[in-house]
Amino acid sequence: MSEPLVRVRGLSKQFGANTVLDGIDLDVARGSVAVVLGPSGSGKSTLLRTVNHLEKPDAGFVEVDGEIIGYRREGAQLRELSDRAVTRQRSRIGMVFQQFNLFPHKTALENVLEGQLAAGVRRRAAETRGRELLDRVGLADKERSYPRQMSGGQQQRVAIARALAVEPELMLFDEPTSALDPEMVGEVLGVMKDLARTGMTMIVVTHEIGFAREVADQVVFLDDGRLVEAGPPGDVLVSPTHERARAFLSAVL
Ligand SMILES: Nc1ncnc2c1ncn2[C@@H]1O[C@H](COP(=O)(O)OP(=O)(O)OP(=O)(O)O)[C@@H](O)[C@H]1O
Repeated sequence: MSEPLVRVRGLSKQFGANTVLDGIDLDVARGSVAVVLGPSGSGKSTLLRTVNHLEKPDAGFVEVDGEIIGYRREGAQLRELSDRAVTRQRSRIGMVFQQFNLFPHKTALENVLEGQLAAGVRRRAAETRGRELLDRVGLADKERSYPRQMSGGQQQRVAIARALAVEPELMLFDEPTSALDPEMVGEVLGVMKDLARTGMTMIVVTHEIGFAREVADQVVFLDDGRLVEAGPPGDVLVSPTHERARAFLSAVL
């Protein structure tokens, strides 16, 4: 494997007495796609949210392109970064959620521009890039539409364009198709497949096993906060070794 873009080491997170992540180790190679599977409550969302420091780990760390997210090394110690420094780190990580979270009173194009304008990109340059991105997700004709005038699949594609606008080097997807009507799942997965083909590094939490089979370079399985299985889809999906992974996959395949 080439030098990983993402290195997760000993990552643990508790909510009260509930251990939600329990010593997760994971490498994601630059330009590769990791799909995270696991039963409800196994910690998949928390893992993604900890990767971009929306949740602070209780132990362990996440490193993206050599930088520890939320911390800097000081000798053997990790020291917390300022909010501003964390925001800067986060701008290199795009995230797409199950709920599209678009601003309802802004058009598709204005939604896509948001992050760029906040980052100080000039309006004209931001608009040019925003239009390119809407075109890339197949929505060039929707730039003036408001979220309520778009289908769920279209809104999610706007959300993907918005996440891409600040040129992230890593994209996180948290069940991006779970809130969609079935006929719209394909169009969103299509955009994600195209993105994977361009060499974007992606960590995707999804129940779409077909996507995992077709696009993932590695599939990891979480059970009760532990990473119990990791490998190429041809191994993990076909002959999982862990009992819970076997049961889960035989239920969904
Ligand atoms: N902010 C929080 N405060 C307290 N408990 C939380 C919080 N976020 C998540 N949890 C708990 O952590 C556990 C793991 O949740 P998480 O959402 O990461 O699982 P998941 O695998 O993504 O589940 P699902 O597939 O249902 O979305 C659950 O028991 C959940 O109730």
